[in-house]
Amino acid sequence: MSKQFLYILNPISGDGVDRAEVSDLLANNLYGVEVTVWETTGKSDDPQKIQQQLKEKQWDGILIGGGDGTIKMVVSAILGTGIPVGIIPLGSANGLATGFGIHGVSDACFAIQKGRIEKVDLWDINGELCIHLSDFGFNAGLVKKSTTMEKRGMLAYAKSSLEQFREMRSYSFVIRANGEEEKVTAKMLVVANGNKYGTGAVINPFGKVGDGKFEVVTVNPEGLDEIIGLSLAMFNDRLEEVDHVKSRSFEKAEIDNPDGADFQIDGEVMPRTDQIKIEAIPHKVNFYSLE
Ligand SMILES: Nc1ncnc2c1ncn2[C@@H]1O[C@H](COP(=O)(O)OP(=O)(O)OP(=O)(O)O)[C@@H](O)[C@H]1O
Repeated sequence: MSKQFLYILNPISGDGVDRAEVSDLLANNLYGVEVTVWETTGKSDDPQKIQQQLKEKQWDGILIGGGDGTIKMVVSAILGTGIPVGIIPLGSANGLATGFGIHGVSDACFAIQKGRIEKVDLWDINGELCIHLSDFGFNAGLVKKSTTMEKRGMLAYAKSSLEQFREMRSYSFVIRANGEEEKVTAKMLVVANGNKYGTGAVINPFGKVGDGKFEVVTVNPEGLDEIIGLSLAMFNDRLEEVDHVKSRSFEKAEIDNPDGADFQIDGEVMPRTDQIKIEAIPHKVNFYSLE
């Protein structure tokens, strides 16, 4: 008997990828799987409608066709079901998919056929769901710049990067965890469940997505040499060799951001945030992964 998969599809996300072609790819590459499509509407009751769909059948898997926004909306709706989730990357940046080693629809099909599942921790940051990476400072400023540019995508990201490098500055942070307080100065502070950004830059080399812990990584390069060295280390996965990078592992923490550094969660820019509280969400999600 075929496995029953619910395919939750955002019809408008990303840069115009042909949905019919994607459906053909899924049909040709997912053997023994019957796919039922349900399209998101973008309205606030999508999560409730998804929960209704979940009751319709005993689903063997859920496919999410969309970008990071769609993935987070669906994940929040299916919490606690334990149904395996396959990401079909149809967003503009697809940071979450990349984090699971999924760079295109073929990768997604391969991950599902292989059936390799990663149990992934979820984190609550001030009431927002964080699956992968959240950060203050340099990168969040970059995300903010690229999302306000008219044309999104990698080119917008590159242009914004240059501008952001010119404006790079340090911020003060206070990290409170395990009854201790640490004051740090950094260009960027990352709350990391995953290992790398959608660009492939590694920020959390030893972090594991399902170990019940997240890492707080601070990065503070001084001058052009250290900035270049840092970029090379991130793209060559040699971050542990860089002196101004420090990583700590926690199950729970609070972070103060008195200088009002920009802040983002999984690629979504947050309003000014002076303090965050990071707590575990008591459910893991089973993602098909190639990492
Ligand atoms: N049928 C629809 N019509 C209009 N908007 C929709 C519809 N379905 C979902 N949306 C909107 O799509 C947005 C989510 O898009 P998503 O983040 O998945 O893709 P993206 O922004 O293109 O990619 P990424 O997040 O990877 O940059 C939400 O704002 C949601 O309200």
